[in-house]
Amino acid sequence: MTLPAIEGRALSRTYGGFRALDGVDLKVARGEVRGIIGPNGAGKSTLMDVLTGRAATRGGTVLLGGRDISALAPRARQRAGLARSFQKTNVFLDLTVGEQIRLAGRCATLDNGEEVLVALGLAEIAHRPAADISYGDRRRLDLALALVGRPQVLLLDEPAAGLTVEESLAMADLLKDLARRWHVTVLLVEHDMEVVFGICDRITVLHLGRLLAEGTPAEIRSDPRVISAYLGTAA
Ligand SMILES: Nc1ncnc2c1ncn2[C@@H]1O[C@H](COP(=O)(O)OP(=O)(O)OP(=O)(O)O)[C@@H](O)[C@H]1O
Repeated sequence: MTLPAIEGRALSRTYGGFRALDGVDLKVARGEVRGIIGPNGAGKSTLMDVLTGRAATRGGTVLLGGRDISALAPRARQRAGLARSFQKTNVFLDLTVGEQIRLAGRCATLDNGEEVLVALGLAEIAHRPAADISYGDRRRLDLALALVGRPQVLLLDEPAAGLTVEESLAMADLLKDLARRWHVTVLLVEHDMEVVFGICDRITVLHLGRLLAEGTPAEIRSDPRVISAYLGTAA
């Protein structure tokens, strides 16, 4: 592998005496869509928190494009090219779709707001206040806001949560297409296995804070450890 877009080495996090993340290694190639899956409490959100700096790692290292960013605060990691979108939407309901994108563009190092509006199919509703658009469009706006500035690496927390099956699949296709076109590396925490197996190049499986398996969707789907720990019950 050439230099990974993002790499975690021996990432660990404890809460009190409890090990939420225990020595996890991760290497994600540039432009890859990586799924992060595992049962509830496996450590998926903690891994995202440690990568973005929201939670400190204990002894581990985070590298972005080969640069050690472990000592940087979340804002500085964001400026370095690491974006994150949360399950809860970050949208301001009083502003129009266009105003929010333009505002985000002004704050970003690269103002690609207009390009993002068009690419995410939001140009036609740019004049509407976010309070008046559908939940599905709001989720797309969330994704759009995370893509303003064209981050190197985008961490997404359940982008398909609350969407209908059709909306989830459309969101997944859009994400895959944008990752390819803009060479954005995506780490996706998602419980919708159709989305994960449909668009991820590789999948990391966490269980009890540890790395249980990593591989292509076909390898993960047939891994007996993954079936026993997660897929057998999740499917
Ligand atoms: N701030 C915190 N304080 C105490 N314990 C925490 C905290 N954050 C997470 N944990 C614990 O760490 C473990 C891993 O949690 P985490 O949220 O990372 O799991 P997850 O895989 O994202 O789960 P889910 O799929 O339910 O979102 C859980 O047992 C959780 O209770």
